[in-house]
This record gives sequence, C-alpha cells and structure tokens, in this order.
Amino acid sequence: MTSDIPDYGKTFALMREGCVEQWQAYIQHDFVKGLADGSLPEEAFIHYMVQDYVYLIHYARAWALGVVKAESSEEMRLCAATVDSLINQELSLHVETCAAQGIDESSLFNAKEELETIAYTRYVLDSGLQGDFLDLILALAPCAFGYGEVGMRLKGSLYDGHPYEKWIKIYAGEEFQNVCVEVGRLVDLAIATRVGDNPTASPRWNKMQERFTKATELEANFWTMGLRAGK
Ligand SMILES: Cc1ncc(CN)c(N)n1
Repeated sequence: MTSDIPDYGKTFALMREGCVEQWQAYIQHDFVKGLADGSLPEEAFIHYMVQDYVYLIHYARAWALGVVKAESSEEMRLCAATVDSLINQELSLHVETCAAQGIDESSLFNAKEELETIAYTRYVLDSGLQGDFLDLILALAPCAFGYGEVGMRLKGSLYDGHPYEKWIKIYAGEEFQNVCVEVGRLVDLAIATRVGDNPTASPRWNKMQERFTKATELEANFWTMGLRAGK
C-alpha cells in the first residue's frame, strides 16, 4: 500500500476512482464505523453474519459460475481457488461466530433471506448468466476489494477486548489480503485479454464501470440491512 488505498491492481484503482462517492458510502458506512469503534450492537452484527453466510453461499456459486464461463485454464484455476477459499476459510468465521450464539450451520444455510441479500446475490449471479466472464467478474470484485480495504483500515482501531477483533483480523489478515491481490490479478488479466491494455478507451468501459458501481451500491445496502436489527 503506497497510500491508504490498497494495491489490488490497475482495474481496482480505475474502477474505484470511477465511483468514488459510492465507494466511500460502502467503505465508510455507519456499520463499518460501528465495527471500528466496537459500538455496533451485537444483535445487528449477528443478524448481519447470518445474512452474510447466505450471501457467501450464493457468492461462492457465482464464483463457481466463473469456472464455467472462464476462457483460459488460468482463469478457471483462480476462480476455483476463490470458491475453495470462500467455502473452506471465510465461512468458518460465520459458522464459529454464530455457533457461539446457539445458531447451527443448518439454520444458517436455511436462514430466511432479507431483500438486500436477494438483490445483491441475484444481481451478481445474473451478471454471469446474462453476460460473459468479464461482466461476472466485475460484479464479483467489489466484495473482495471493499472488505480488503475495510480490513486494512480497521486493523488500526483494535484495542484490548475489542468485540469485533476476530472479524477485523480475518479481513486484515494475510490470507484474505492474498485473495484480494489474486482477484485483482484475475480482473486485470480478464480485461487485458478481452479489451486490451487501454481499457478506459474501450467502447465497453462505461458498461463495465456500471457493473462495478452497481455491486458497490449493493454492498452499502447490505450494511444498511445489517444495521436494521440493532435498532
Ligand atoms: C456482503 C459481503 N461482501 C463482501 C464480503 C467479503 N467476502 C462479505 N463477506 N460479505
């Protein structure tokens, strides 16, 4: 990181710059502020974690669709590795946190979806079903990059006995940061092979930015849904 913006590749820098207002609404949301200073009500956090489990299940399905839509073995490998990391690593945080509250994994898997969860996950899946690999990957990217950036920002807020220490350490941790770097590499590769080295000059650029921006807005909406339970 040269500034406080992490280096997740060229596309991340361009896309983030192309939707600064929506990006700030995402990474500086009140939910994130509550996570940072520990003031987020536990009820809101658990409500969010249950919905986020459901979100990650569909999100992993969308990455699996990436394996189907990939156009090279390298793209396939990177998508398959992300599915593995989501199902076998990130979800453990949700399973363990919710188990401590008496919520078992089958209850998580069968949890009733909030409208914001449906809107975001189905938007991402539809991007892949309706479009090509690039459409899919641009709808998937803000999820990784945003949590990576939030994790890096929040690690400086930790104090002894911080209630959300585990969550912050997962997203600031090396494993998750590596996922963000790999996703950044995948997005850069996907763009370079399909639209060339000067993507902003491509007639496709505006539509590509639109996908990234829409997913970013749906991320902010997802935090807002989380906050509802704490009110
Ligand atoms: C809604 C959402 N967006 C992103 C992440 C990080 N994978 C997440 N767990 N949940």
